[in-house]
Order: sequence, then C-alpha cells, then structure tokens
Amino acid sequence: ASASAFAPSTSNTRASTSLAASQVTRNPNFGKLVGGYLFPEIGRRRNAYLEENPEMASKIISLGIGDTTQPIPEHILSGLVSSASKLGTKEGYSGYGAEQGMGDLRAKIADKLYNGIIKSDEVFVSDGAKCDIMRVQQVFGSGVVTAVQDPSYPVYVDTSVMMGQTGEINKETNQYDNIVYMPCTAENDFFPDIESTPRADIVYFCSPNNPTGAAATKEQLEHLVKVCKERGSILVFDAAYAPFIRTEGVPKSIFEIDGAREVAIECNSFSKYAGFTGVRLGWTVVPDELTFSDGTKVRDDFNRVMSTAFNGASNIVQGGGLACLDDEGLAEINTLIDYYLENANLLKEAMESIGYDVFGGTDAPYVFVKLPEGKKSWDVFSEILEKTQVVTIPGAGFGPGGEGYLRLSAFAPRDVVIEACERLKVAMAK
Ligand SMILES: Cc1ncc(COP(=O)(O)O)c(/C=N/[C@@H](CCC(=O)O)C(=O)O)c1O
Repeated sequence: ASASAFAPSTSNTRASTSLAASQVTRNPNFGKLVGGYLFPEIGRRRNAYLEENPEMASKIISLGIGDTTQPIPEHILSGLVSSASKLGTKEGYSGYGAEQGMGDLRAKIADKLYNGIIKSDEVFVSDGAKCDIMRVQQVFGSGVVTAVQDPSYPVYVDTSVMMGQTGEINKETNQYDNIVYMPCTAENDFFPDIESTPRADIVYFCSPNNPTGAAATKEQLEHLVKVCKERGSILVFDAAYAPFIRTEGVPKSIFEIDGAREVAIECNSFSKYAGFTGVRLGWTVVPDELTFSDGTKVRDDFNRVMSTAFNGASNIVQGGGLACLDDEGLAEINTLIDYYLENANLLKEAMESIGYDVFGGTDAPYVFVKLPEGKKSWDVFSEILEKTQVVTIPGAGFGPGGEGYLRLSAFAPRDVVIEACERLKVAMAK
C-alpha cells in the first residue's frame, strides 16, 4: 500500500484535543457492567480512607477479601520447591504440558478427592476456579439464560454480562435483565425455592456459599439436581469451599448426588485448601455424560477452550498440587482449615455476643451478619472502616439479596481476628 494509505486523511482525524482514540467500537457488554469488580472497589475505598487518614495505616486490619494468610505447610511446600528445582536439570526439565493438566495430578484428584466417582479424563486442571468460570461461560456463549443465587460470588453475574447473555441492569432492582436471581434469605435458610424461579439454561450454585456461608444439605442438592434434570438445565457447582465442610452428611461435591453426572459441572480450587490463592491451581470436572440439546458433549467444547485458549497450569504449581494430595498434604490442609474455622467461630461468637443474628461460619470461612433494619451495607462498611479501621465486605456487593448484611472473612491471622472482634464489639454494640 502506498505511504498515503497510512497517513490519516483529514476526514477521519479527530480534533487534536480529544484522546487519541482508536476507531474500534467497544464491546457493548462491558458498558453494561455497573462499577468495578467488587474486590478492587473494596481496595480502592480502603486506600481512599488511608489517603484521608494516613496516621491510620498501621491500624488497618482486614476481614475483607477471602484471601488466605497462613504460610504453605512443609510437605506441600516441598512439592512446589522440588518441582521448581527439577526445571534446572536436564532430565527434570519440562516445557509445555497437556492443556488438561498432568495425567498423574488428574488421576490423583479423581482418586483422592472424588474416591473414583469421577474419571481422571473428566478432570481439567487449571489456574483457578475464577478463571474456569469464565472458560465455562465461553463454552456456553451469549445465547443462554443464567441463574444465580442472590447473593452470590459476583463473578457469575459479571461474566454473564461480559458474554452478552444479559440486558442492562435495572436500576430499581439492581438486577440485570435476562439473569434469573434465586433469592437466598434467612427465611429460606439461604437455599432458594428453585421451582418458584423461572427456568434458566445454566444454574450457578456455590456451596458452601460465598457470601452467606450456607452449606446445602444432601436433600437440598438432590432437589437441585432433580429440578435441573427436569428443566434440562446445566448446573455449574462451585465447590471452592468444600474442605470447610465439617458437618456429617453434608456433600462436598455435587457428584455425591445421584444423577448429577447428567446435569452438572464442578469448579474447584486449591486456593482455600492449601493457601494457593497466589500460587494459582484449580480444576473443573466435566462428566462424560453431560451433553447439549444436540447431543454433543459439553466436555469436548470445554476441552477445546482449554486447548485453544490455555496452555496448562504451571508445571511447578501442579507439583504442589500432587503434594497436597499426599496423606501428609491432606493432613496439612485439614490443619489449615481448622485454623480458619476457629477464626470463623470467634467472629460468629463476637457478633452474636452484641446481639446480631449471624449466619454461616460453621461449614464455611465466611460469617454473614444481619444488619439492623434499614441499614445499608455500604454505609455500614464505611462506618466500620472509619470507626474501627476494620475492612469488611458489604453484602450488597454480592447482589441485591445481600443488602442488609455484612460479610466477615475468617482468613486473617488469629491475632488480627481477635483484635477485629474486640473493635467490632465496641463499635457495633447495639
Ligand atoms: C465461590 C468462589 N469461587 C472461586 C473463587 C476464586 O477461586 P480461585 O480463582 O481458584 O482462587 C472464590 C474466591 N473468592 C474470594 C476472593 C475474591 C475473588 O476471587 O475475586 C472472596 O470472595 O473474597 C470464591 O469465593
């Protein structure tokens, strides 16, 4: 092409004062998103407070983002270290691995965490459950209707919006058009009455739940699978907090439920198992029997996304995952989880001692505190931050159903949790 082809003609040059914008039309779906993603917004408000009150920098403590804080235990760490060291040797070096994950890790997940009810080639190892939720969304595309628990982890709704599955947000209800919100309230024990909600193609369900801390019973999950089967829906079950389940008989995986293989995908993660939130290792199970209406296998399309748009989880990190699933690693995971569950218990007791109704915190690392009537959760978030320098998460950040609640995370170190309890008991006493 001649040189002139690259010289912008006068007709399409923008006035020199405007931004040097491209000529590319923005994806309209991103314009539908309201505000930023919840957790960076929490960080922004925390930093804005510190800008205003720099002297408070040493006092700030966080019960906010559910990010682990305890060091990776010895045996699990040895798995990471030895995997890294191997890369420095001729015989141990490895490059691109299978996009679906190391065969022995897939097998160990199927064996140790699913007792063989799932086959290893149904396990796809990834860099995390949040990442897999977007990959699952890519498989489903824009033409589906999605249902979510309300309140729930904001990624389900936000990725549905990004994929073009929704209309605009309704400013009255704070709900997106074309998303089905399944109310989870104190009145229904935070388990939705699914029949009373319209049919959706894809149902995202998280148990133990973020943010409510509710862990669905076997009977509830059997009902969920039954309704999804009857309606021809696909259930995406997020089990990121499964290791926190200590109540006898409460399922840790949707695949403990008969019939789940025909309706469900399970997303899971080593993040909260072993403090791998920054290490980045998760997995998704897509059973062989799960098909679309035309009979094609969901697993084949998920595999296509993984092999086309992902180059596999880090080999170093997968070595850490193998160590997690040794007996020593599983024992270390239990110790870590016990530590966080004790934190949750302290938070629950502290808030109950000053007269609050508190939910969750037994089979989950989140405590969900009912606020006094009429109190807005973002206002209470700010009030607590200003009065006590404790960072929390407003329930409204998880959907309209979360309004009127506050989420407290049990992942902080013990001394921080104890300090936060003292401050909250003083500042929030009714
Ligand atoms: C239900 C649920 N599923 C997946 C994740 C993230 O899993 P990973 O990407 O494997 O670390 C999370 C992490 N949630 C944290 C971190 C925030 C975030 O992941 O954006 C929180 O709610 O505070 C989660 O709650």
